[in-house]
Amino acid sequence: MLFGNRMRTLSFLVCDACLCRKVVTMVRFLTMDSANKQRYEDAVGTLNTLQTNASVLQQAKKIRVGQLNTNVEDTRKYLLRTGISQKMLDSSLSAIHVAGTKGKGSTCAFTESILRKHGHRTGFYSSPHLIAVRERIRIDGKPLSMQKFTQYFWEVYNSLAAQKEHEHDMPPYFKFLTVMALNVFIKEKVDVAVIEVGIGGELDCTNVLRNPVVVGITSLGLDHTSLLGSTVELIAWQKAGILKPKVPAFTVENQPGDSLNVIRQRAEAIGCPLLMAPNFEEYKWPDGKKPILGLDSQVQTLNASIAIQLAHAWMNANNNQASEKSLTHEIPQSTVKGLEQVKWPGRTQTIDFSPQLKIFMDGAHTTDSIKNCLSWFKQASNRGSPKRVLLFNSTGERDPTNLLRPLYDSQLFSKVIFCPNIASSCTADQSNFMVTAEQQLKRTAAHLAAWKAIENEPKSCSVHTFPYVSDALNFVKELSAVEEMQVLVTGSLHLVGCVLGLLDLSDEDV
Ligand SMILES: Nc1ncnc2c1ncn2[C@@H]1O[C@H](COP(=O)(O)OP(=O)(O)OP(=O)(O)O)[C@@H](O)[C@H]1O
Repeated sequence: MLFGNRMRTLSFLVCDACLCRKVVTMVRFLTMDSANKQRYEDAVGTLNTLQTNASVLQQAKKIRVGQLNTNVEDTRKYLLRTGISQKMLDSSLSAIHVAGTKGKGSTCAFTESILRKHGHRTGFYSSPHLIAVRERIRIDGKPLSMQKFTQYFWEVYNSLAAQKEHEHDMPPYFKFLTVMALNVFIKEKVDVAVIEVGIGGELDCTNVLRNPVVVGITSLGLDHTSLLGSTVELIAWQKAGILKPKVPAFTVENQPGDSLNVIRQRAEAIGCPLLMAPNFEEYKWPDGKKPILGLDSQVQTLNASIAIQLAHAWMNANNNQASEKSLTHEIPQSTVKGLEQVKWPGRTQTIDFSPQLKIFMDGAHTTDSIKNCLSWFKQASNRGSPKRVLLFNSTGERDPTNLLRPLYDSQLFSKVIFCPNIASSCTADQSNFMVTAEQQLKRTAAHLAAWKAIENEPKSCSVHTFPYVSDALNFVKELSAVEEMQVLVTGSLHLVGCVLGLLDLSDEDV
């Protein structure tokens, strides 16, 4: 079945640039020992039976922030059942912990890349994944291999299952993966683990980390408001919950509303030295040559600056040269390489699908990040006058009108496509949804209605809906046979993941 789907996908989406990679991926998949393949699929299938994020969020909403939230204690309890006590975690994992509304993934990716280029063995825990869940746990920048994922999954799962105190005493999806990632990093003896917060900070499972070496708080904004609070100040308070006494923390000056003051006050109360990452223009680069960041778009300079500080603060602490100053001078060449060669797919990523079809992808899903995405797209796609198509979806409680309005106002698109986050093929990795296909299709219809409500007469573009992402891609592929097309995929990282999944990329690309 899986193969049938993969074959179909391949015949749909063959582009010259991807053909070689597809063949390699296919051969790798075909030649994998079938027992191992089955064990990996079983592991992912079993993981998906643990409660998914969506249902956990629903429950958490009912409970309300702060009340009865035992995420951190529960994570500690489950870690202990896998043989890792808090003391062991504190002493054996050298961690960098990062929270924020926007840019925490990118900042972690820059930080990890810099540290790797300096020769350190890195672990990196992030969420969500785009194609395969193993992307969430990386060693030396690469997703855990299927074989290692399977091995660690069953080790952790079996110890937890053996020590259950009642029928439902298993961690839900994100908590399980956090426990597993910490196991992997300790057992793989990484020098440094870069850990991205899931949601918020104070009450996030990753806040089981009690003595990270350094902490980062990236750009703040409104997201997950029903969990974290309806103002940026309330959200800032939650994010600042990862600050620790005497552990230096970095953030950026330019934060919305009074949120920076909230972080400052919390840092003072906790006893955490809070430092500002310098403006990107202030750095002294080797030979005066400013790096071309591996992640395109102006906002990435904010993330890159926090990352430089985090990575260097970690390296200084590692050399017993802790400094409570932010660094701007003499940026080493390895740091530049880390910034330039970073890979963080699905964020301001472009793929030349064919000479006539270029795909631009950015998983922006807040109004601010949609605006950033648009300015990146305008700049990156500014070549000739090809037709521009928008492929959009959004999920969760986000108001589609707020996300669609800047896209409409840009007047860039001659066609708009709405489509649920359902590729046509489905592997175990991609079936972790609490939302049914029917609910997703309703959401697609709501996007169509929201767009029509925004649209002024006369209609400036044609609007289409498709049930599957593969149908949407085939539609643009056919259009590109006639004229040059540029497609912007945005609104949801999961939608971007579906597109990337259909392109069948290798581990080097995700
Ligand atoms: N500092 C920033 N300000 C605004 N938007 C940003 C910033 N950094 C990244 N983005 C945009 O936000 C989206 C998600 O990026 P990234 O994965 O780095 O953030 P994140 O905080 O991990 O997001 P999430 O957890 O919501 O998926 C992308 O569209 C990216 O281009």
